[in-house]
Amino acid sequence: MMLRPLALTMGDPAGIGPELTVKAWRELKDKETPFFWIGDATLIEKAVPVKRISHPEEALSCFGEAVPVLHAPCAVPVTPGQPDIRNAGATIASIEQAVRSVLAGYASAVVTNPIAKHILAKAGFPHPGHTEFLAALCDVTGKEVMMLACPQLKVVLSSIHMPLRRAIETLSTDRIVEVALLTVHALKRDFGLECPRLAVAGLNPHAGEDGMMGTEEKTIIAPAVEQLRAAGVTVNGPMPPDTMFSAAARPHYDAAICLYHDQGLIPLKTLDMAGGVNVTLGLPIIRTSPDHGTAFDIACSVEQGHADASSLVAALLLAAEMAHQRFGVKT
Ligand SMILES: NC(=O)C1=CN([C@@H]2O[C@H](COP(=O)(O)OP(=O)(O)OC[C@H]3O[C@@H](n4cnc5c(N)ncnc54)[C@H](O)[C@@H]3O)[C@@H](O)[C@H]2O)C=CC1
Ligand SMILES: NCC(=O)COP(=O)(O)O
Repeated sequence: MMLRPLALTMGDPAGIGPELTVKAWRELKDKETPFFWIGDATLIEKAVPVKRISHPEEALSCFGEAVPVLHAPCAVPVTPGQPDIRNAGATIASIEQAVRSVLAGYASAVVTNPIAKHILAKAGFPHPGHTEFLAALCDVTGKEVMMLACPQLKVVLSSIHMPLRRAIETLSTDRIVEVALLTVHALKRDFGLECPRLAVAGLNPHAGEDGMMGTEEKTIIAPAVEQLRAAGVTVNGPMPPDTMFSAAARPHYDAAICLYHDQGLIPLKTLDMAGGVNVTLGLPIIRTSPDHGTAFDIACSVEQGHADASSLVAALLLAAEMAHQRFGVKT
């Protein structure tokens, strides 16, 4: 298998994505994690050497000297911190191009810079986020699962971008089992764990307190845990959600299956917002991203910005490591 670069998307051009890209390149340019950026070269070329390329393969030879860019121009000038729906087309096209590059075998993984979901929605984009869009581009809609990972914790969500009320209404034994089995598969294939251990969260206070404070643990979650055990999975649950993320509890499992978005993301981002990485499971391709958003409140010119690029760097390194695990080569 040939060495292949990572495909990094532009994200919302008015967010911190351009600044993070420059900082990530500076940090990684002397390491074996080449990437190319699919974005508007004019946003970064005053701050950093840029090599406009016409094919991903060109990224490998120039990455040490310049940011390789597949130039994808914005429709209107970009003002940092002020997103403009007229640039939504360029943001979306960048994601599509990244997926095409990986599916065609020219890049090893997609790494995305943050998008603003409400801005894309106003421009008519029908997907709630990258995760669902990537599943549609890969023709696996409904199979997508969100994992967030940092060195101390991995959380995997049984529902993603939906109102909390709907996440609870649609909770099912089948979905928990499906997400847990996918997690076991990913932990073995892409994270190198031989025998992954899972913890399934409860939904209610004290995991229902034997039915006193809610019945979903007995009717939905415990049956899922039983099915998983019958399938040979090492799993505990339903675990009381308020204690399962403690320092004492975390060493007993490799991933926590969480039942709604914030149940997993609050502990993870509280533990390590700078080092957290968002990973999409259930796709035929590898995709990671920083765990944070567009940070419009601090976005400014690439030269003057003070955004922390640690999460993007962690996302690039994790994508490279996952590709190494899956394909046996460094990116
Ligand atoms: N993967 C993605 O594309 C994601 C996109 N978003 C989008 O981002 C937009 C803004 O969301 P928010 O809830 O405000 O979250 P956010 O993560 O953009 O910002 C929350 C706070 O953290 C700060 N922050 C975030 N990243 C930072 C960094 N790298 N360095 C320094 N400070 C940083 C921001 O300045 C802000 O004060 C939303 O439209 C949301 O949809 C949010 C999460 C992930
Ligand atoms: N909170 C995580 C998040 O919103 C990331 O969404 P996506 O754009 O990666 O689907």
